[in-house]
Amino acid sequence: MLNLVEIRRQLHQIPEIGLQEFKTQSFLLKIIHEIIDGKDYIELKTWRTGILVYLHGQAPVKTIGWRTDIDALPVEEKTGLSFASTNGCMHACGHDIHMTVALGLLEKIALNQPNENMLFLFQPAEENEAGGKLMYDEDAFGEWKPDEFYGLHVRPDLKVGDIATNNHTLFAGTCEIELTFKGKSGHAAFPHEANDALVAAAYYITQVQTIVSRNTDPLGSAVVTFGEMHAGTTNNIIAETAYVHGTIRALTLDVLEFTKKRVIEIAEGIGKSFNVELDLKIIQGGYLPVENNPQLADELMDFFEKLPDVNLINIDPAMTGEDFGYLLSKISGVMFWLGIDSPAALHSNQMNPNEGALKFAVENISKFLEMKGGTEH
Ligand SMILES: CC(=O)N[C@@H](CCC[C@H](N)C(=O)O)C(=O)O
Repeated sequence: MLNLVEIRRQLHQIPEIGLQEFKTQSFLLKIIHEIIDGKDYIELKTWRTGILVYLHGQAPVKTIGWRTDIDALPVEEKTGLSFASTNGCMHACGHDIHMTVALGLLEKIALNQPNENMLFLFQPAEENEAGGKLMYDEDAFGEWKPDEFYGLHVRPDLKVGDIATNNHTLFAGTCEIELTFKGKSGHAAFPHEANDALVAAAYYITQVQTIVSRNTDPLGSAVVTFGEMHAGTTNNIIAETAYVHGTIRALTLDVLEFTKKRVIEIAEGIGKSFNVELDLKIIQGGYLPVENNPQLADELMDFFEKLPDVNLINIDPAMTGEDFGYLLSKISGVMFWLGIDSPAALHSNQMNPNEGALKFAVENISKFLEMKGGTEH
């Protein structure tokens, strides 16, 4: 039996940014080979840093998919744990837990040949390059494309034992914004001879706050957040350029499009009023709203409701994004939250899951996958 805690800690120490998950891929492949060794009904292939493991069913009518993401974030870890990462990246979004759960599920499911075909996807680049969309669009699945797709995301404010989802929208759709204002540099003492890009950016950041408060329907749910800003070099030089980097989110594509339009219009307005040039990029990527399939979600929720160890929660949508939304726009399926009881939030440098979630998840989710794949025994 896999030592889940040990595996999670080892993965935690080799966090890598999307599409650069080379060490992670080798580590996963080693364990996967051990699991599937001698089982002729299981095949494996890789796609860039991703891995696909396919179990041929005995009498398949469909293919059931389980997806985990494998990439990390550019976060300097500050947990103080003995197994903390030291390479400037961190599994601050819990993908080390996701991967370990997927390995634990694969180990259990692979013990007996299922009736249905089953696919385990270890997907790169959830955080940055929408690896799910890249894989789908490049036909990485080929003949192994699932008919139903399932996956989870850890959630710090829920307890170990909690599984939370709904039968509609679970996560928002998101877009990334990169905007550079270009003015004219000069001496701090002669502002009239320069054109200050930093001041233009400051007005922009303030004005975009009015999109959610004044433009979008209050019942429509949108977020505009700029998390990064760089401008200037020192106190007495007027900044020639100012760079801002943000994300916009909404629960429907209509609201997302409207929010995007206002982000662009306000940038153009600032450009005119401050006479600065703009270099504006909006990257939609593939972070569509995560829409659970209503029938499959009802089935999954009914199943977990009946398991004595699971506290099933019917939960409202959250404004987090996920490229699983793209895969679910092509293939019916369900995503759900898994409680990990961490005092620190997702993306925090102190995110610290309760590892008890690993055993709980593998024991209970494997029952669901056994039911779906027809390996109940
Ligand atoms: C669950 C989670 O935290 N997901 C990320 C996904 C990133 C999407 C993309 N890079 C963006 O910022 O729009 C999130 O930030 O919600």
